[in-house]
Amino acid sequence: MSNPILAINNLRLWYRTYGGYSKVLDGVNFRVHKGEKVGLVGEAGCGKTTTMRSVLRILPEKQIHIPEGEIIFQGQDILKLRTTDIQEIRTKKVAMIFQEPAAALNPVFTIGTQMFDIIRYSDNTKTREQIKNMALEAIKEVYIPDPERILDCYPNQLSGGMKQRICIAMAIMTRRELLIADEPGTALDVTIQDQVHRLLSGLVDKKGVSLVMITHSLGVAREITDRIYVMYAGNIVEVANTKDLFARPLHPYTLGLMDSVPRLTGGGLSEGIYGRIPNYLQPPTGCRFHPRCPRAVERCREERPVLYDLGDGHGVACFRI
Ligand SMILES: Nc1ncnc2c1ncn2[C@@H]1O[C@H](COP(=O)(O)OP(=O)(O)OP(=O)(O)O)[C@@H](O)[C@H]1O
Ligand code: NI
Repeated sequence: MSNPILAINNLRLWYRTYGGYSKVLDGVNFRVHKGEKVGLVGEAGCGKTTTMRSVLRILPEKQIHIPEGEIIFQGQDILKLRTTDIQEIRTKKVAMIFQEPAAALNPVFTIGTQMFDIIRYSDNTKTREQIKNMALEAIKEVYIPDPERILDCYPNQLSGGMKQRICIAMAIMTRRELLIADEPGTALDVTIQDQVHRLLSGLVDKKGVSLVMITHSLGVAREITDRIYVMYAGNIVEVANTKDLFARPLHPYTLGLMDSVPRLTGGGLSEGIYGRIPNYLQPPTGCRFHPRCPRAVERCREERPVLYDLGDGHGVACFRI
C-alpha cells in the first residue's frame, strides 16, 4: 500500500496523577492510508480517545508525559511541531468530531457565525458571499432542511441529532485530509446514532477523506470501516481488514468483544472474560490482558507479546493463538 497519511509509531503516553504516573498508552502502532476508513475499537477506558487526541495535540500538555513514540502526519512528527504548525493542522488538515456535540459548539454564537469562522480560518481569501454559500452547501450535505434558517440559530435551538449533523458539516465543509470521529452520536438515541454514522460514512466516501472512527462497538466498526484496530489497555492487540477480522478473529480479547454485544449490561465481556480494564498506575506485567484472559499461561505474565503479522495485514499480539 501507499505511504500512510498518519502513522503512530510505538507511542507511549502517561498521565501525571496524584498517585504517580498513569501509564495509559503502552506502545501504540496505528496507520491510516489515504481514503481509508479505520476503526479503533475497545472498551471504555482502554485509551482510544487519548490516542486520537494526541494526534491533534489536544491533551492537557502539562499533565502528560510521552516517554517514547512518534506521530507522523504527512511526513512530519506532530510531537515535534511548534504550536503554530499544530494550529495549521487543526484548521486545515485534520478535523475531529466529538462524542458530545453540544460541547463542541459555542452556546453564545449562532451556527452561522461559528461556521463562517472555521471557513475563514482555513482560507482567508474568500468573500463573505462565498463563505456563506460554503456553509449553506455543507448544511445541505448533512440533510438539514432550511439551511438559511439554521445559520441564525443558536446551538440550544437545535436537537442533539441536528447539532451532531452540524458538527459533521463543520468538519467536512473545508478540504480536510483526515477526519477523526470519537464515538459520534453516543450521546444520542440509537436510531439517530445510526443515521449519524451512515451520514458520516457516506460523506467520507464522497469527499475521499480518510476516517478514524473511535467506537466501543465492533458492530458499528463493521458497518463503517475498511480496517479495524482492536485496543486493550493502551495496546493494539489485533488489527485486520474488517472482513478478515470478522471471518477470523484471533485475539482472546477480540473474541470477548464479539460475544459481548448482547451482554453490554452484564458483569464481564463474555462467558470467559470477566473483570475490567487494569489500574494504569500499576499495569499488569507481560501481556496487559493476562489477568482477564481465559488462555493465559506463565509466559503471558512475564513477557509482552508484540503484534505479529500473519499476512494480509492481519496482526495479533498474543502467544496463545
Ligand atoms: N487528564 C487525565 N488525567 C489522568 N488520567 C486520564 C486523563 N484523561 C484520561 N485519563 C485516563 O486514561 C485512560 C484512557 O482514557 P480514554 O478516554 O483515552 O479511553 P477511551 O478508550 O477513549 O474510553 P471511553 O470509551 O470511555 O471514551 C482512562 O483510565 C482515563 O481515566
Ligand atoms: Ni473515549
